[in-house]
Amino acid sequence: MTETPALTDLWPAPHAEGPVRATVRVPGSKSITNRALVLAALAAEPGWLRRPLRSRDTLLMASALRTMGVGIEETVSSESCGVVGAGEAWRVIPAGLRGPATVDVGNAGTVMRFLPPVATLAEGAIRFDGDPRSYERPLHGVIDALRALGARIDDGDRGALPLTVFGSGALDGGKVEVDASSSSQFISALLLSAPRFNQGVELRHTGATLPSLPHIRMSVDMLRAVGAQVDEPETGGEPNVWRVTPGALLGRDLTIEPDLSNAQPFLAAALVTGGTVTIPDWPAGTTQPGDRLREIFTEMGGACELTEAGLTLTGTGRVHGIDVDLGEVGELTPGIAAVAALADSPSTLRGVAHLRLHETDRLAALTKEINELGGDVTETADGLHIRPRPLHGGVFHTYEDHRMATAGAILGLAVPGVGIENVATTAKTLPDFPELWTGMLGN
Ligand SMILES: O=C(O)C1=C[C@@H](OP(=O)(O)O)[C@@H](O)[C@H](O)C1
Ligand SMILES: C=C(OP(=O)(O)O)C(=O)O
Repeated sequence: MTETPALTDLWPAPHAEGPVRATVRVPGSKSITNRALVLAALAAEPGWLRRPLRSRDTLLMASALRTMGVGIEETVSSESCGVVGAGEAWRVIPAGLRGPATVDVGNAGTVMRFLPPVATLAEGAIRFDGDPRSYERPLHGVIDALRALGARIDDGDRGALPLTVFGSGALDGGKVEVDASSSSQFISALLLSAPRFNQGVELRHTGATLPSLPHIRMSVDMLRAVGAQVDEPETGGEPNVWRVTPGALLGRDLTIEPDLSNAQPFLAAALVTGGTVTIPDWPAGTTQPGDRLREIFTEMGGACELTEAGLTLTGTGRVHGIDVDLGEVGELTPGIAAVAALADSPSTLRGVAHLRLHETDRLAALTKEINELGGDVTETADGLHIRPRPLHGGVFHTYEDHRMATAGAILGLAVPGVGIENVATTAKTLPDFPELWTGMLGN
């Protein structure tokens, strides 16, 4: 899949000499930051995002909204609105959206899916382009649904990027069917802009499966928090149907939660080394899928405690295999696979066929890279079988996938001599990863 890089291009993944003991402050959630930016841009009044994530995906979202006319100002404050230490913030000033503009989506699912609906509300042409991999990621659900709701889009009949949305300043909206089995982001994308569609939206998912439900809940909760009226299946609505009523959105003052999926490698470090890691500011209640780590890593041998100090995971040094459906929390798969490769019994990870269309084909990439370190992983139709074997050092390729890089770092803690190719790819959601990782190890 990738040529072997020169040794100098490799990041030598630190090997843990003993149990890791650390407190690690994890930056803000990618998924919450990018939803908050979209909702603030569509609001009827200015709003604030405090402790936003600043990473490739969120900076791409911010600059895309800016090119369409939205004001996003950087501010620094040590105390704001009673939130002591809230630190840096973005003030978002909504404006009439306009083209012509070009949006670089990078390889951010949230940008490529959440912004075409926003672009239908702009006056003028908005062109979307991105990394080569973004051309391969599914987008047809958003394109077809927007067309059915009245949008004019030129995608060269590819059903994918690059494309141009010819915004007319408004979209009719109304009833539409979407098969979101390849990405929950199709549903989130349409819901987030729907309060601004003339008739709102009545969205019916027609596919056999629906991944990443917590991320859809996150969209619904965040819409409701800015005043939108949403009916959805989980609170008594019709199965597979979401309805959003048209209406103005409030500008809010929102402090972004830490990214719990990015907390995963640090918690895994405690689990695989028999150490203790605390993640401060772990929310007591959240829609983030990373919260499921408390249950999953407990089943794999850790002990979790949620206190005022945050979430503390303590490992015994023994890691157990797991049989688990990760369909709701697919983005946790690479980290769980890495831990499973170090366990004392086999694992089966299920429900994640759609990971083949993530940043890379994650099922193929994990299989190949773990096996090249001596592991025994096989792909199934919808996941992975992982039989732990003694592993050895070698190159761990990352395929421009941030979660492959952090998975490799977990393996490196237990296996000497793992070199991670292009660790800088972690900048997609966690630019400071190498520093946070070595800091955790006390180096
Ligand atoms: O809406 C979101 O913020 C996300 C939804 C999920 O996408 P899929 O449903 O495509 O897996 C998840 O994997 C991605 O990391 C973030
Ligand atoms: C799948 C992921 O990202 P994206 O938002 O690009 O889909 C991820 O972060 O694991």
